[in-house]
Amino acid sequence: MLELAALSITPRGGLPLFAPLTLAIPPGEVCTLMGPSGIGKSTLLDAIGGHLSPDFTLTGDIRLNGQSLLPLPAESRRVGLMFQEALLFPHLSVGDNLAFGLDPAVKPRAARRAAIEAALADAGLAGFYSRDPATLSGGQRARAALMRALLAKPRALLLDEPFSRLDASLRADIRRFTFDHARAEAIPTLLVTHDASDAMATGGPVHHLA
Ligand SMILES: Nc1ncnc2c1ncn2[C@@H]1O[C@H](COP(=O)(O)OP(=O)(O)OP(=O)(O)O)[C@@H](O)[C@H]1O
Repeated sequence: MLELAALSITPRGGLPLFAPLTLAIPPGEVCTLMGPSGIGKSTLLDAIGGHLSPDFTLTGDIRLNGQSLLPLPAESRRVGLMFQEALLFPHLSVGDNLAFGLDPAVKPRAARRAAIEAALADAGLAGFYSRDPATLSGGQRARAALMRALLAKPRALLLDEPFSRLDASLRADIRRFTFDHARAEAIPTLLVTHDASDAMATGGPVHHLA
């Protein structure tokens, strides 16, 4: 369960970006966050992931499975991120990009390779291990980026407009793929989008920042 409790974010010397936000996302639910440009949606995701700029102060709490995330550095929070750009490291193969996400507890080389090959197959990318990410289509890149996030066994997933660069037909496919995985792996997921069809497709609640 990912919980935001009376969460408020204020830039230095300014006013709070939005009214205090309280919400709870149970395992496997995809909750949508909407709101006008500049209200602080991406900043809120930064705060949950542990990447909030020191230019902001935060009040309230962010809890994951009952534990406050606020004292934890980003790398200890185990929160997965997926952005609009579906960024893959350009100097690494597709497989090595996914390896970057893989839980370090999986140690033997063969086990690591097998986990990555299985994730690639799941994403319709069997045989792509050695490919240069620059040679992937937008949809293939989005699926690879999601798999990299999931291989890290995140305890929550934050999606910041991850479908907005995809054309309409691909968009529906990739978002079904993404939400199905969040549900199947029982990961509480927060989606930022401007697109009402994305929000509808989640089957979950919608919160409007104001
Ligand atoms: N370092 C900073 N110091 C103070 N204010 C900042 C800083 N960085 C960003 N802001 C402001 O914080 C606000 C929140 O920005 P944010 O990118 O989170 O909005 P958003 O809702 O994600 O917008 P969009 O929908 O356009 O992506 C904006 O008004 C922005 O101008």
